[in-house]
Amino acid sequence: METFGQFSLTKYLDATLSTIEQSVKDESFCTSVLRAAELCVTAMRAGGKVLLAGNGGSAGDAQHIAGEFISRFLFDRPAMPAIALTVDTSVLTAIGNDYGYEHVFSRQVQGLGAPGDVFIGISTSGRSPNILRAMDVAKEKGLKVIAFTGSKGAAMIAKADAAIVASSSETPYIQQVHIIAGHAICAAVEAAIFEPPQV
Ligand SMILES: O=C(CO)[C@@H](O)[C@H](O)[C@H](O)[C@H](O)COP(=O)(O)O
Ligand SMILES: [Zn+2]
Repeated sequence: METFGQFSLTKYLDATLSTIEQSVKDESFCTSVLRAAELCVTAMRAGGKVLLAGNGGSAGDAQHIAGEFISRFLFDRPAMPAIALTVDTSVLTAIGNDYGYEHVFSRQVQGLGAPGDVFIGISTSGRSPNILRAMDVAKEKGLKVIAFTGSKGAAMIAKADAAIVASSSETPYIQQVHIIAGHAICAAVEAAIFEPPQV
């Protein structure tokens, strides 16, 4: 057993692998990943864009996925339109200071979102008020809404057109499943919109 003091790497990796396995073997996981990809493709083909938001590590995930769309994923091709709503500190601090932290994403969705766009909200607890509020505003404005959450994310799932649900209630394990799903969505969208190179 690989240990470091009280920490067992073996147990940690076992928990990681079993969360991934449990999540992906649920048929609705794969259906939701492909449905999410389809929503992004439909939006982009119609000239729309993808907005993403999350807190903490999930802010990093939002930026990571936006980066894959704008730059490249598995092959070179033109940029695909995606914006992480977590990166402009002037906007975030102005909204947070003037209206409250629960408005930091919804206010940006109100200003930047257009009917036919997609909003991806990422919350491992499924309870972050700024994500729930942003999903509501996105729906009101005619955006499609994708939720990335965990096993306690019922409130988010109820608001979503597609919900990626990791089979865990623990944030780090949920995040590890989220990035697998995020990458799969990027791969599917890229391959649908552009001709993948023949190898
Ligand atoms: O990355 C981690 C833990 O792995 C943390 O930064 C974590 O994202 C933060 O505690 C977030 O505030 C959690 O928010 P949420 O996922 O419940 O919406
Ligand atoms: Zn983390």
